[in-house]
Amino acid sequence: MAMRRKLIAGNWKMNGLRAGGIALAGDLAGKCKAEAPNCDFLVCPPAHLLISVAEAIAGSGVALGGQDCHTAASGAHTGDMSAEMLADAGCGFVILGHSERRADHGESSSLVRAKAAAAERAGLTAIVCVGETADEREAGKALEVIESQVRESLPETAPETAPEAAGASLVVAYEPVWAIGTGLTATPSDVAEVHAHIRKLLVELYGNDTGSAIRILYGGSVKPGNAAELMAVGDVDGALVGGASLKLDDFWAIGRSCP
Ligand SMILES: O=C(CO)COP(=O)(O)O
Repeated sequence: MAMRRKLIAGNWKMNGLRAGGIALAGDLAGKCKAEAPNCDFLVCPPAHLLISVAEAIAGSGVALGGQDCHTAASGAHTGDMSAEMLADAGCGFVILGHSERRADHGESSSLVRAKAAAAERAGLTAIVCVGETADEREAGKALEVIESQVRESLPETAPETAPEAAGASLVVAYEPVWAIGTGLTATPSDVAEVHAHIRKLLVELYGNDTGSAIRILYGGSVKPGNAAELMAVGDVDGALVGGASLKLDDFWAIGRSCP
């Protein structure tokens, strides 16, 4: 079985002004330098903080990511950022297809797939988000919805996988929409079922070696109090953390809970 080092990713969403954001990133970087963690840490701040956060985390091992990108490399797209611009700002990752973007901006799976291709073009690792709503879970359709999001949002061609790397240049995040920002989390057995299903699809789509190297994150109200239980579930290769990533001690504790 592929060894996948856990990835603890902080999605700051639309939170943080300069002073607080730079201090938070710098404090995380300081902790990582002082005490080599057992996991990879990633922070995804809002766009205006990317360059200063890149400076604050330089040399610490903490990675930087964007929260979205456009499909084009440049052009007349007011308000958008390209994957190339994120890379230029120091990003190695980009979150794509978050449920908030699917809902707030009407992003379809086919658009998310095109954005994933743009990320690959720019040398970024895409973190592609999937997840069912409460209604879909109650109707017994969770796996069906997740499967179609995986089949339609992920890149058509297999992502690159370096043999010695902890993962491939693609990450999938399972975030049940009803668990985001609500304090509700999926049960470990529901998480295990969904992650095993996603793993099966990844192996089917990309073959065993690549499909086994892709990290699958869980997201949705991950906190210090539930992280150890969630991170111990099979095929859970890390967490995509919203609210708790804005508090240094909580985010660090989530990383420390990785087995
Ligand atoms: O949406 C999320 C991360 O992308 C999860 O957010 P919360 O951790 O605040 O529930």
